[in-house]
Amino acid sequence: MRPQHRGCVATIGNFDGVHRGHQAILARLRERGAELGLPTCVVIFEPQPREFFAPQTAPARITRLRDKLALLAAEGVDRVLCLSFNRRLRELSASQFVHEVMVEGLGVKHLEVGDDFRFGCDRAGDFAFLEQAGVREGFSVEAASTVQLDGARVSSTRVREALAEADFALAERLLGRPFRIVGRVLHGQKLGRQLNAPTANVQLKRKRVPLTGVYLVSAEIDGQPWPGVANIGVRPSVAGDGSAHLEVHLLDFAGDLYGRRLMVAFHHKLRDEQRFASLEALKTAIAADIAAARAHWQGQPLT
Ligand SMILES: Cc1cc2nc3c(=O)[nH]c(=O)nc-3n(C[C@H](O)[C@H](O)[C@H](O)COP(=O)(O)O)c2cc1C
Ligand SMILES: Nc1ncnc2c1ncn2[C@@H]1O[C@H](COP(=O)(O)OP(=O)(O)OP(=O)(O)O)[C@@H](O)[C@H]1O
Repeated sequence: MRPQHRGCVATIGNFDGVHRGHQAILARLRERGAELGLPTCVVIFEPQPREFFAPQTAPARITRLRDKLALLAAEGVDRVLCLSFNRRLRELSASQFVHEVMVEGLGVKHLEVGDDFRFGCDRAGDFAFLEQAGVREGFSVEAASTVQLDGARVSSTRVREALAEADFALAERLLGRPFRIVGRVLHGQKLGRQLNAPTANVQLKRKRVPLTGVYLVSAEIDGQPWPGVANIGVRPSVAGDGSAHLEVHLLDFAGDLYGRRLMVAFHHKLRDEQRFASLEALKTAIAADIAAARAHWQGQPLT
């Protein structure tokens, strides 16, 4: 760590989704930074601790690292320290973590955490622990009060549940913005044309996603939302590598999207992804999806 990087106000966590609870913490952090004349720093982990301990059962990410960094920057975060979560890090005691990373590394002067925040080996670092460590090491600690929605805490887990249930209105209220997936349009297997549904194949850069199925979507084209229908999942009817794909068919769209970054917003679930016995059966199902999308979007201006 360079000397000019020392001295900051900081917070720690996964920040998956950068939801309204996270946004409240980040707002407090900005205020503290302004008061103390110090930059704001968010400490995150890659992989996230649950992905390190249980890669098979850890939940799919709401936001990829790249999107998370962009969302944190938009919340006025000056710096992000992304720590590799590995054996060495997991074996640090809570006191060692505070001393080595937060004090020696970052020169933290103020730490902002959620009131239920715990960290370190065996999750021993709770708020009382942090307060004591702060007195010893010379930084203040504040617990931001819990942000609730409809009587329950806002959390990444709750956002994932809303996405799995295709409750996009709830996901939007928890996130403070519509749920979107952003990615570059890649060349696919070009089967779409045979299926009478040319699709933009949006690069996901991850094996697992927090939702699968066929959805009414819109994609931003030159700043305007364009209605469409999309499949997100492993495409069981088509031979593949088992990783997730997002295939978007925009209604009556004729332009070339290859290489562009597409921002896809999800509105409504039409059905689960299915394994069809033939391409013909898949084609019929996709035609029905497109008809349903047309009926839905007809006369319904997108905002
Ligand atoms: C509206 C829509 C629904 C789809 N539903 C399924 C499905 O239920 N099962 C499946 O295996 N693939 C489904 N697909 C994915 C197609 O298999 C995929 O888009 C097709 O293979 C074209 O891919 P390509 O352009 O990469 O060749 C769907 C695609 C669209 C656009
Ligand atoms: N609703 C909330 N209100 C206030 N603080 C929150 C809220 N949700 C998370 N935080 C705080 O934000 C920081 C980062 O949280 P983190 O992403 O690790 O947890 P989370 O959103 O609760 O996710 P999960 O559902 O996976 O536990 C922590 O300090 C946490 O306490």
